[in-house]
Amino acid sequence: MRIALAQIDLVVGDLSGNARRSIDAIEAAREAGAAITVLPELTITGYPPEDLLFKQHFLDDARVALDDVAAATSGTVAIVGFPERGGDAVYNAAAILADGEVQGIVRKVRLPNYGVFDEYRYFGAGDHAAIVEVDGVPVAVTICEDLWLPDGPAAAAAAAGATVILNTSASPYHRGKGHQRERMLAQRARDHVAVVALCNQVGGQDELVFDGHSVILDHEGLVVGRAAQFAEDLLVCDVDPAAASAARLRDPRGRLAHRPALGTPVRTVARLTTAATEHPPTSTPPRHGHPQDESPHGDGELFPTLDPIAEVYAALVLATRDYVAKNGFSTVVLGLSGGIDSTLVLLVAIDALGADRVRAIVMPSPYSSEGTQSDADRLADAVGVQRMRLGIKPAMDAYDQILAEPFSGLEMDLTEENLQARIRGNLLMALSNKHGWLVLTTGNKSEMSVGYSTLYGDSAGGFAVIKDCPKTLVYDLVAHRRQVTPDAWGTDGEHDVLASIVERPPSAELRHDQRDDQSLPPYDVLDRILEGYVELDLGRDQLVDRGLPAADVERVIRLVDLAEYKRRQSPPGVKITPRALGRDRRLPITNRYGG
Ligand SMILES: Nc1ncnc2c1ncn2[C@@H]1O[C@H](COP(=O)(O)OP(=O)(O)OC[C@H]2O[C@@H]([n+]3cccc(C(=O)O)c3)[C@H](O)[C@@H]2O)[C@@H](O)[C@H]1O
Ligand SMILES: Nc1ncnc2c1ncn2[C@@H]1O[C@H](COP(=O)(O)OP(=O)(O)OP(=O)(O)O)[C@@H](O)[C@H]1O
Ligand SMILES: NC(=O)CC[C@H](N)C(=O)O
Repeated sequence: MRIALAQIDLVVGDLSGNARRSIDAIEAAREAGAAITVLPELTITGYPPEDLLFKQHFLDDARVALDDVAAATSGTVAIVGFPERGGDAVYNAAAILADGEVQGIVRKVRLPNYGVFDEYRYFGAGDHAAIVEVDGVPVAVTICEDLWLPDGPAAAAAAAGATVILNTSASPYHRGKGHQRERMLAQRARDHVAVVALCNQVGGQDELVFDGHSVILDHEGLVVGRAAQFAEDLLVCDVDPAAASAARLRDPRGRLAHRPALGTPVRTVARLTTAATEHPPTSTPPRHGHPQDESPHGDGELFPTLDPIAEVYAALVLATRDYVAKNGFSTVVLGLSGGIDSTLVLLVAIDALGADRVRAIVMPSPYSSEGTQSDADRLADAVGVQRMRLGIKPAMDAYDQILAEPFSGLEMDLTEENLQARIRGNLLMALSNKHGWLVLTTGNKSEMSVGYSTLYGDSAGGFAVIKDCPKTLVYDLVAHRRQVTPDAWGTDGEHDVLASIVERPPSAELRHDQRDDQSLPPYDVLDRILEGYVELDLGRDQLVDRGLPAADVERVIRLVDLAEYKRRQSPPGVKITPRALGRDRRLPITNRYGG
């Protein structure tokens, strides 16, 4: 049986566009001889459509778009996700399309309602597992979370005879998630003694980025096909359900142990034949990567997976490219300080958009050092972006003058420092207004966590590219990008601009000789405290038990708690850790519980 996984980049709310993308993918899969094509979860609306699901006309329009896709299916079967209106509820559903019509509908049974998922808010739960018979093979159709639980509908469908388990998915990325997902699927394939094929969405959607990385595994849990990470792809692969069937004769677990315990009823929702049997088997493409986990008998393309830091970098690039394009911008602008954070954001931006669609603004003040400003210039020149120098001293003087009376008799303090950041923020927003450039904000997760940024100053902007990257990871990402083009930064006795930026101690340069470590613990300590406090919800004592200095722990906890109001006002940015600072971590602003 030939299966195609159409890993496409959908746009939330673009119903007709998503229908067109689906039709193109199904047509390409049909031409490749696929009997069945799986598309990502909620294909028609994109994922997550959020409160669009409360609008009746949106649901009606989605159904019209689904019927357009159905009309374009002939000789093949396609699994296409859509929100199904059923009585007074909406279901996260997948339509079985064939011969120009909707042949059956499958409802998601297990709704995720944790982390970034809010599915109880929107959906009713399906009450049965679904099997579709395709060319005589019983195929289970499941929707994302349905397969993440060992006792979900896939288990029931497999116990009822399904030898192939398909999954239409919108599984957002965080560091290492692709490998975690593959391991989970391998376990399901082995436990259910079935071929497993998961088609994941790819692309950026506000704070989420979907990594693609769709996979097909044989009934022994070995990967037979793997699609690209962070790029659209059509994975076409021949699988062998008969081998699963034969293995079950020797492996009685599904029959004896599972079945009585599985409460989910199973229904066969369609019986279909395709024209795919007329196609010869695919020729074996070149194979590469990770032989220990991959099937020697498979014939699908096997993309090698990226290493952990390259993977995060690719996520930032795709998320930035999609946010910019899907929101109708062509060019972005950022303040380039000669520091590490704006350096990383610049590198991601040029890789996402091309240097000609990025503008770097260098905005020296009297506190800016010659080193940072010349590194900012050199860096912009090294990567070939247009740069502009806008000195902020005249604006600082103007503010001093305007505020002279209300501030008379008062010492200079943080107020004047923050004004510099606000002047820069204002200039970037003015350039944005005038030229239609989107402002990329440069704050990292460590700063965002402790509130080390100026409200309406350096935190102003449209998209916060590295908002979920701790400072220590920022260095790793720059090091990774450096070795992608090792000769681009000045070599052999020349000034190496990237080395110079990396080696300089971090400073906001808002007063003379300022350094971040005067206000914050060293970043390696800070990031360990933050990982424990922000991502794992550990308390003071647990952090101190991990060997972290008590005074630092107490101060950081206090700063994180106090800065909730700032984070609520920050631009959206890319989630790359298991617990990002956006909808993943919801704490009250008004809150007397410390720690
Ligand atoms: N609970 C609450 N709800 C709503 N608003 C609240 C609030 N608490 C304070 N505020 C408001 O927030 C104001 C304080 O916030 P804000 O004006 O931002 O000022 P603030 O947080 O006091 O100072 C900014 C900090 O960020 C550092 N910084 C700035 C710029 C760049 C960098 C860098 O290295 O990247 C670091 C700077 O050195 C300083 O430590 C208060 O004056 C008040 O108006
Ligand atoms: N002289 C400057 N010219 C242009 N932009 C600046 C300048 N100083 C600060 N910015 C902008 O404000 C952001 C906050 O910078 P700041 O130097 O205060 O701290 P940072 O968090 O260490 O960032 P970076 O590592 O990029 O310097 C910078 O990333 C940059 O976008
Ligand atoms: N859309 C979904 O159901 C996704 C849930 C799944 N557990 C994931 O994190 O990928």
